[in-house]
Amino acid sequence: MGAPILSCVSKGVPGIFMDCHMMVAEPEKWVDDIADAGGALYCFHLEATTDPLSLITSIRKRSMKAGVAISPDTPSTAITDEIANAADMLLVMTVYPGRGGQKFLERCVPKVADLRARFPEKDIEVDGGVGPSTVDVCAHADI
Ligand SMILES: O=C(CO)[C@@H](O)[C@H](O)COP(=O)(O)O
Repeated sequence: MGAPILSCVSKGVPGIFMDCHMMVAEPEKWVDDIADAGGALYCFHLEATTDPLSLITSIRKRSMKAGVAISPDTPSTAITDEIANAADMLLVMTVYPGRGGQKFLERCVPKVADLRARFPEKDIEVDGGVGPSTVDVCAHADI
């Protein structure tokens, strides 16, 4: 959903925390729109930007928290210490970006464990294919 819908949600549910996972190219383009619409956290894909640190700074300037997502084929080591320490949240995709209803990719779970070991205090999310049969493996990876 885009900024116009977020704006309606924000007006209808005052104080709602809108965690916006932006599966978009050129995530730099949408920071202002999402902030104006009431976004509270702006999560972008590491693969979609050449300058994640500047993007995190732009997100923070608009008073949003910053999240960094990685797609299934991106190793957790692509999230450097500098990037992770600058971000508020790290997101490991457990399906390929594009659509809901895909099969959970268990091979992505070790990335969660690696990030948790490296960043014990950081918020970590997973996205994709999470349900009653897959939630336990996520929880045991220390989300
Ligand atoms: O859009 C995506 C993946 O492209 C995810 O953000 C979906 O939300 C995952 O949906 P489910 O796998 O839970 O149906």
